[in-house]
Amino acid sequence: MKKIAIFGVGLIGGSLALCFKGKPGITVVGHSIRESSAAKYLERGVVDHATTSMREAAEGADFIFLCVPVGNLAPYVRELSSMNLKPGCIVTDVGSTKASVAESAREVRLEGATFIGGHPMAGKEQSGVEAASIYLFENAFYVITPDTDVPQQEVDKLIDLLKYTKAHIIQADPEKHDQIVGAISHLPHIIAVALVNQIRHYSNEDELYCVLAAGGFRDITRIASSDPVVWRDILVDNRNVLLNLLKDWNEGTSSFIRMLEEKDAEGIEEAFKEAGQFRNQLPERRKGMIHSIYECYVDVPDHPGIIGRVATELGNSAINLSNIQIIESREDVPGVLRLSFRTQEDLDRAVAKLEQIGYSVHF
Ligand SMILES: NC(=O)C1=CN([C@@H]2O[C@H](COP(=O)(O)OP(=O)(O)OC[C@H]3O[C@@H](n4cnc5c(N)ncnc54)[C@H](O)[C@@H]3O)[C@@H](O)[C@H]2O)C=CC1
Ligand SMILES: O=C(O)C(=O)Cc1ccc(O)cc1
Repeated sequence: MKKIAIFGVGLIGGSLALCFKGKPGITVVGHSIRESSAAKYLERGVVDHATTSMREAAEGADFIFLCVPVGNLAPYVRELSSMNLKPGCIVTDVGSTKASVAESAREVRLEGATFIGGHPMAGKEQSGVEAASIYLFENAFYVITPDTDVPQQEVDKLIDLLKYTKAHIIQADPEKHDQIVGAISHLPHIIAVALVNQIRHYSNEDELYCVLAAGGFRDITRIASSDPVVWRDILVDNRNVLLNLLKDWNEGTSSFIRMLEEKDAEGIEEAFKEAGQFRNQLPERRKGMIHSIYECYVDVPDHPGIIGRVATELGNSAINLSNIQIIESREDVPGVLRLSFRTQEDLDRAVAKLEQIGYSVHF
């Protein structure tokens, strides 16, 4: 049996546990600092065993996944370095930043074990084991950041296990990871929170702000509801990268201030054109960092009224669509519709219904 120990069975740790549990020759042990949480992991059937003893979880493990907030990673790595880990054990983490944890692992020596940083680049604004899902990583990117001196055979062991997540594994340098992920994930979270708080202040004066903010505003600020502790740690850890990104952001907003002051209509139009062109050529089908989680793609014949027909079929089965969009529609090829839902249950029911009536559905 291969033993996989997961420290912190929350959204990400719990989703990994679900991907591994029940697979041939694998046993999953969950660790929590709280007795009540360990009991909950077992109750929910997310792990095979649960313990509050770090030693019991770590010893004899073939793989150790650290799935706690970024600020706890260094103390955990240090603690592991004082234990007798199984020779050949792979220690990895799932933190949203990669440089500092790599540095902590270099500073201590994990006797006989190998540290390989990791970051499954999928998630959601909910947290805790209650939000875990076996589908979370499917078709998402999973970045691993091995140091250059890590033997390929150790990297391959981790990649081989991660196949159960159905994610696309890519390798990157930790600093480069933090720079890019800072720009495409951490900065947008800051902007979402600042924007929501700006409107929150206005809404103290007039409740109409909240009434009217119920639509598109809610969608684009979804990530402002992310876990405060998890995000506190991410931003503090990646602060140098973020300070530079925010300087660039300030330049972008200053440019809008200038265009508005000067009534530069052409400049504004140009900014929208350039942004639209860049955004429209981003990859469509891969799960990104910030995405609508419950989505599927349906191949449809290029007939007028097809959107209405699909929406009606789902409506007749009382399945709530949150969005429907044509991705491709050309005369010579079938079109593709992207359907978004608010819950996994709605998505599952929609897929079953659409397949039952003959549509081809993919993710
Ligand atoms: N939320 C997301 O969408 C994503 C998060 N990550 C990373 O995954 C890690 C875990 O995040 P989530 O699963 O979202 O959070 P979560 O809050 O759902 O789970 C965190 C887990 O760590 C435990 N924990 C919290 N504070 C602790 C402490 N002081 N000592 C020991 N255990 C503690 C909690 O009990 C829980 O089991 C973080 O490092 C985060 O940066 C990576 C990808 C996506
Ligand atoms: O909710 C979303 O769309 C996210 O952006 C989730 C997320 C949060 C943290 C990560 O390190 C990776 C992905």
